[in-house]
Order: sequence, then C-alpha cells, then structure tokens
Amino acid sequence: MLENLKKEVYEANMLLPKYDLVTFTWGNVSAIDRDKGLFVIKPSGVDYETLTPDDMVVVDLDGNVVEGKLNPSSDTPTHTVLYNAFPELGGIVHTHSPWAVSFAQAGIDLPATGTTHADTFYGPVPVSDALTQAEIESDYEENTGKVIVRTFAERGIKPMDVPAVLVQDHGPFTWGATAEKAVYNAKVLEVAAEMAYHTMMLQGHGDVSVPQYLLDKHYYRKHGANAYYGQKTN
Ligand SMILES: O=C(CO)[C@@H](O)[C@@H](O)COP(=O)(O)O
Repeated sequence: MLENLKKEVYEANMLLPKYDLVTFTWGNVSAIDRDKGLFVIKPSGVDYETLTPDDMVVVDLDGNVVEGKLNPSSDTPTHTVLYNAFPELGGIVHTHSPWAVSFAQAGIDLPATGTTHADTFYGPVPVSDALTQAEIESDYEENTGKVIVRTFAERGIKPMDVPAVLVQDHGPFTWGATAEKAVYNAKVLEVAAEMAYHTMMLQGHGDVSVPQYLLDKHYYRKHGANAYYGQKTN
C-alpha cells in the first residue's frame, strides 16, 4: 500500500542526516495522501543507516496504524493533529537541530533578521505556548500538536506563510506541500537560527528584524502569483 509515498518518505528521512539535521534517531518525516486520508511516517528509534522504504508505517487520520511491521514514530500523534488542523500540509518534519532548539529552549521567537529568513518565512517563527503539566502528563504528543495549532490561531499566523514552529522547551516542527519541501524548510530554519543567534550577539541590543518592505520583497519574489525567482517549470 502507498509504495511510492513510502519511497518518498524514506528518501526525505534520509535527507535529515545528509543535511546534518539529526543526531542519532532524533527526527522524523511524514507525508500524506489526502485522497486516501492516510499518511506515511518513519518508524520510531530506528537507525538511519539501517532504515529501508519497507520500514515506513502507514497511519490514518485518527492516528491508527493501518500497515507496517514496526512501531511508528513516537511523534505520530503530533503529525496527526497537524494534518487534521492544517489541510494545506503535504509533509511534516521534526528534528532536534541545535540552533533551532536553542531558540525553542530560550523561549525566543526566531526573528526575521535578513533575507535568508525572509525568502522562506513570512515573519518570525513563533515559539509555541508551553505545555501545562496536565498536558505533558496525559496525551503528551497529541497535546504538542494541539499547542502548535493553538499558537498559530492565537497569533493569527497562516501555516503556509510561516511553515515552522519552535515548540517551547522541545524543538522545531516544519512542514510544506511535500515531505521534501518540509525538509528544505527544516534546513532553512536551522541556518536562519544560527545566523540570527550571531546577528543578535554582534548587534547586542534591540530589534534585529528586517523592515516589512524587505520581508515583503524577499518572501513574494519566491511565493505567489508574482514570484520570479528561479526557472519557469512549464
Ligand atoms: O523528541 C523526541 C525525543 O525527545 C523524538 O522526536 C525523537 O527522538 C524522534 O523519535 P522517533 O524515532 O521518531 O520516535
């Protein structure tokens, strides 16, 4: 079942070590077939060196395993909540990439410090609300998804304008139209977080965000009807 999607999800997972985004097994990628209402996700705790497309697990939008011989990622309930809440999502990534995690642990939104950030994220990447003790002690991974959705709703952020979040005290989730695009966004987030850290240290005071007109220019040269970056594909 969903053999092509399993291959796609396997290949996207293998991009995480390639792009230096994971330590040990601390990350996962999934992608969804919206027509079938099923998504494919990495199994939990399996070394990237031994992973195969056949190890991928198929899950429905209630979070039930439909096919697979291995346990799905421990973060499957978070992915399930995000796919249900944000219908535009085709793929989701979670990592513990250190620069993004540093902002999550500090509880500081990742500011749009320059065009590297603005090319991909239309504004700051938010830190989520912290999970309460009750949320952590009950359905933790499901509540992690809910707190992400709540944060975007409270702050009026559209998920495809800023396809990333920093879960307070935990780390980044990114997403996109496909699994590969979600991995791309995870790498941009990590690079932008490292640059932002150095920018903040060097500048040493006050706001390091670019002005709105530069954010607009760089985001919309790559997104929407008037985008002109790159090559025409047809
Ligand atoms: O957050 C964590 C661990 O703290 C997990 O996301 C990470 O280790 C990946 O787990 P899985 O191997 O996908 O179950």
